[in-house]
Amino acid sequence: MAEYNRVSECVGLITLRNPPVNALSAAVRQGIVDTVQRALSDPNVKSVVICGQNGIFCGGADIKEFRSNMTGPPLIPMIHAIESANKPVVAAIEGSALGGGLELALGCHYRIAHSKARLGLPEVSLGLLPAAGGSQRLPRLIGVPAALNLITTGRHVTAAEALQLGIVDQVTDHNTVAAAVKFALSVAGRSLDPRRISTHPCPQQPDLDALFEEVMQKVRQSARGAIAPIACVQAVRAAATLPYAQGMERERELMATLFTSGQARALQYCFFAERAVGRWRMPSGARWDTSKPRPVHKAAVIGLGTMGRGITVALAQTGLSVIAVETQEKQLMEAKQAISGMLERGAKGRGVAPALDGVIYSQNIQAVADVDLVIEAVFEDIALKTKVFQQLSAVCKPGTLLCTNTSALDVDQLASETPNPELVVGMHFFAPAHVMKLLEVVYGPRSSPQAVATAMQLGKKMGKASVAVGNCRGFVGNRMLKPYIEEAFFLLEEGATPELVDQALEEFGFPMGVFRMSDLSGLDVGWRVRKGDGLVEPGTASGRSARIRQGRRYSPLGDLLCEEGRFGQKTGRGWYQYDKPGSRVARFDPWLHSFLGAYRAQHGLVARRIDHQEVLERCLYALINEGFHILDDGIAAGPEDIDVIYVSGYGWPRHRGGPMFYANMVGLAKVLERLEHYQQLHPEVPHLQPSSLLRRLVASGSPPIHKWGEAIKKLHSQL
Ligand SMILES: CCCCCCCCCCCCC[C@H](O)CC(=O)SCCNC(=O)CCNC(=O)[C@H](O)C(C)(C)COP(=O)(O)OP(=O)(O)OC[C@H]1O[C@@H](n2cnc3c(N)ncnc32)[C@H](O)[C@@H]1OP(=O)(O)O
Ligand SMILES: NC(=O)c1ccc[n+]([C@@H]2O[C@H](COP(=O)([O-])OP(=O)(O)OC[C@H]3O[C@@H](n4cnc5c(N)ncnc54)[C@H](O)[C@@H]3O)[C@@H](O)[C@H]2O)c1
Repeated sequence: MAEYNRVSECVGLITLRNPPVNALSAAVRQGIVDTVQRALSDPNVKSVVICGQNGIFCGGADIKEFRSNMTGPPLIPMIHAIESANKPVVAAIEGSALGGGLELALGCHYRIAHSKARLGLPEVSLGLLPAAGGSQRLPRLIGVPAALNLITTGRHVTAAEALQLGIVDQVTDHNTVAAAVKFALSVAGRSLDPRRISTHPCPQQPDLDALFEEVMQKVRQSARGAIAPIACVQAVRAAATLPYAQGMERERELMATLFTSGQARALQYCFFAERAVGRWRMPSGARWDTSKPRPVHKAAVIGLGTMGRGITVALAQTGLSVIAVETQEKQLMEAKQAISGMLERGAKGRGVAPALDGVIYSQNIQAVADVDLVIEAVFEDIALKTKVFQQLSAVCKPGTLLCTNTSALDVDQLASETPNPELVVGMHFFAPAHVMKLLEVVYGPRSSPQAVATAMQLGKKMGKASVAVGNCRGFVGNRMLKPYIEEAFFLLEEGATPELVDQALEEFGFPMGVFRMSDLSGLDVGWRVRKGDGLVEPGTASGRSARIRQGRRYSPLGDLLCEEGRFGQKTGRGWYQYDKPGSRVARFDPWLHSFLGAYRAQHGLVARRIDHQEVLERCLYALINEGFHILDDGIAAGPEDIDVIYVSGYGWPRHRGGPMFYANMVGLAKVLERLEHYQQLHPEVPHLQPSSLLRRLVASGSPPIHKWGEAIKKLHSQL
């Protein structure tokens, strides 16, 4: 709703009231229409101020309404009525003015912002465009290049940048509403014609065609199949080339296409999923809202290799004091230099001072005695980690949380070796840890709810998409990756090439296909794991039996490449070749292709033609199938958890919503049918055997994804 008051005798003050972000729901829109009408018809009112309650102007259209039959007054005429008013209307912007919120402000004649406010048109990240006139007014106000930048990226700008761009007229450090009321009084009676943005021509731009061509090319490249950024460019082009009314018509047409697209549904699902994972729950019944986190002011990182360095940077950038421990003196010195460099570069990018003094380096584990939380990142070796955890238990003050960054070891086993297993959780960061958004918080049956709550809260503070997951081999992300990679290997055996597989996955929207990704992260990582699992066999045995290991189909292709010293980018050779070790540009490698030919001949495999659809179905459905096992096992609390993990940590294209959302879009019955089809063709591949949860969901009528939680509970209770 919107509340109306008369202040300073002759200013009508309209306050948007719809917690938590004053989204423009039907009731709010109705409230605005009514109160604007009231202010305009009151002869005592000379000017009007619109603000939002609780320090936030407006978070935009109510996204929850998009999936229902929208009722109430539409936004466009509402904003038009404000712009056409014969009394000045001033937007008082505190907190955020985003999407429809900024469009509302652009309909006002003046905008006053608090210095801490953030403004933007982030619709593109929801698969939409600013369709309440934003795509037409913003270019008229700030010019085509700046508007293109804001609308195609959806980035939020600070009040200072908004002032510089000309989006706002004044910035204040004081009470924004009071400043706006004062301003409204000062402009009462002035001509409003120059203040109606829709009547402005778009500022002239030399070589408009060249500009749009260049921007469109860039946007297409970075969109990786997302359609909204392209529609945003088209809408701004309409603003630059058409009269306002025709531009609005174009904006409406483009929005109609986007609004009903699967991509908009996927992106809006991601928006809510990212918030839903914060409301974590454990099978024990412990939950986010009943578990109080402990305060963490001081943390320690043990082991300053690749991961420990990034974790130290992430903690220090969050404002924590960090004790960074490394046993090897040389490693410690190198780490100090690397961490300082990362902190300096990060601070430069954000225009702040580097938190160099926030980190204390030590070779002695005793230095961590008074920290609130420790993150261990030593070598992936259970004996070493156990020793470190026992040392930590002896050294740290009572109650210190002990976290491990292990990627594959058993968190429960580690916990059970300490006197206080309830204080142990996994904090699984991804490399580079100060950059990657994802954090898996791994709880075991003995982890206390408080420990989970503390790790989740710290993750959030670090700006990570933090997802609480149960303990199992590979946790959620890496567990699902295993069948995906294995299918890619099998496809090579059957006739595909790394180029074909990668192209199919990159056209789907992954930034890198599985083989380019494997070259980047290093083929030796998986080799070491397979060796540890007893899967790697020496020798040149041939035929089908040589490719059945531990009772299931196995492809030794990755092992054979490693035996050749082909570890990927770091050695200049892997699934592709590189100009030199460390180079990033993957090139076709004739050696690899003759190697594949010889391998197939040795094993009696006849190459067949494999198309993109088979690549996608086998790699992605195998991964999704594992996701259903994970849900069935209770390792992830819901499909949103899996989807957030894949979108924020594994490059799953956001406009496809994550693997479980994708399965829901494709149709569960279709996924099941294709898995059954491939399972019949490859009976020795267990990961193609459809999960029993998938079967049961299909049998129960394939409920939509938001009902899976209920369905899973019901199905489990029937077991
Ligand atoms: C048949 C064809 C018809 C075609 C034509 C149809 C035309 C329809 C007319 C459309 C007109 C277009 C209007 C406009 O251009 C479109 C929009 O405005 S889209 C919305 C744009 N806004 C945003 O993207 C902002 C989203 N929000 C945020 O970024 C953040 O929430 C925030 C505002 C910066 C605040 O951040 P925080 O303080 O961290 O809080 P949270 O993020 O945790 O949010 C708290 C809580 O609020 C919920 N929420 C936030 N924003 C919205 C919103 N806009 N609508 C609904 N709900 C919102 C959020 O989900 C949290 O709740 P929870 O999920 O935790 O329950
Ligand atoms: N590298 C990745 O991509 C990645 C991603 C996620 C998780 N992990 C996990 O993170 C952990 C660390 O991996 P990494 O890649 O950073 O390893 P790394 O080999 O780069 O670094 C490990 C560091 O630990 C130090 N160390 C060994 N014993 C120590 C001790 N007792 N006290 C203090 N320091 C000690 C070593 O000197 C070394 O500097 C592993 O458990 C790994 O599985 C790695």
